[in-house]
Amino acid sequence: MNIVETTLERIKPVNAELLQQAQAKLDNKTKPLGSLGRLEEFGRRVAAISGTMNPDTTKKVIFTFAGDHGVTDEGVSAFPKEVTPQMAFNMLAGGAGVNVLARHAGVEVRLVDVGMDYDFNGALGLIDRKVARGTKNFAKGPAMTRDQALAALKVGIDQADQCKAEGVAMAGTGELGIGNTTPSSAIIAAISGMPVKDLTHRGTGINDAALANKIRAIEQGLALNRPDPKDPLDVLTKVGGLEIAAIAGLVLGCAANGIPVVVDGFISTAGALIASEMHPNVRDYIFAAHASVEIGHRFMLERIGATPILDLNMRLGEGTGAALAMGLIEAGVKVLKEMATFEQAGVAEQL
Ligand SMILES: O=C(O)c1ccc[n+]([C@@H]2O[C@H](COP(=O)([O-])O)[C@@H](O)[C@H]2O)c1
Ligand SMILES: Cc1cc2nc[nH]c2cc1C
Repeated sequence: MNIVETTLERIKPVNAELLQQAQAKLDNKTKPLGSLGRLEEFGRRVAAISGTMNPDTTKKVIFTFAGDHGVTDEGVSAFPKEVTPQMAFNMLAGGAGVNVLARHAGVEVRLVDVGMDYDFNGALGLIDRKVARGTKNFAKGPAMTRDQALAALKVGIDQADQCKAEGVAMAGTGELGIGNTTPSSAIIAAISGMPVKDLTHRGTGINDAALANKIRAIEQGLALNRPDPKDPLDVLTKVGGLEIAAIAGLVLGCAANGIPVVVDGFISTAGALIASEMHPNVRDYIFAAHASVEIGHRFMLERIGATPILDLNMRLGEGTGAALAMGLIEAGVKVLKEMATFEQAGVAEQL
């Protein structure tokens, strides 16, 4: 059995009894029933996922997985592929959007090189787990080999196992990779069977002509590679990305270890979709951070069965939405842990 199979075997449904206990505890707090809305869901679910009524939310980590994409040869992005390593250096220096928002939310960012087409020579702070120097152009053939996809999934699983060992309370996904909205659209198109044009958008900001070409490249790649919609690993291998595979691995690993996982935008959700197609119970562990501007995002979320927490017109990626959502999820946990009950506060209950 490979590590993906052993991880899938470890995934169990969340503890339904704890879910109920946590809701009962919330119902005794000094507030009309249900009046803290989704914050109550966050508190209840984090308790059940982590197996305790008193989750310690101190340690929160966002994993930004970075990779390059051969499909950029088709002219699918508004930026050159060199921006991926350039932005990686910016992130290591603490100057990227995710660094700012993670600092704001009290979250650590870890940048993981799963497949950038650049030699970093042991750059300080970068976690080097490079599987390949980018994927191949999926408009011309498969993006990866099955072994590469498995190796990249393992990168994410290893980070989740490490979180368990370190006592990380909540993990977040993020990514960096010029061209990666193209494989993300291809993944939801392959799995849903919906028309590519209804799932493909402007990524970093392409114009109408480039968007038409991006749709053409994805349609060509799907027709050529014929990914099997019933085999998520096949979809990942043929039209996916190395960082998307690592995100899928992180989500699987978090589910296996009982760690809530906060999924960022469009590309992260493509990874989470692969994971949830691999095992139905994975969705119990997922929090969808926000609704991305990318038009295909809501179809991924619908398929996973997740409702986004925020809707801020964001489309940066990196884990920026995850950082913001983590603060709200933590707020829900604090309500569960810290709010006084009617009895403690001497407040009269409903007539
Ligand atoms: O997270 C999102 O929803 C999102 C939407 C559009 C673009 N991005 C980011 O922009 C890059 C991909 O855009 P593109 O146009 O190069 O495919 C990649 O580095 C992502 O982090 C991210
Ligand atoms: C500048 C820039 C920053 C990014 N962060 C994630 N994707 C990105 C793409 C670009 C182009």
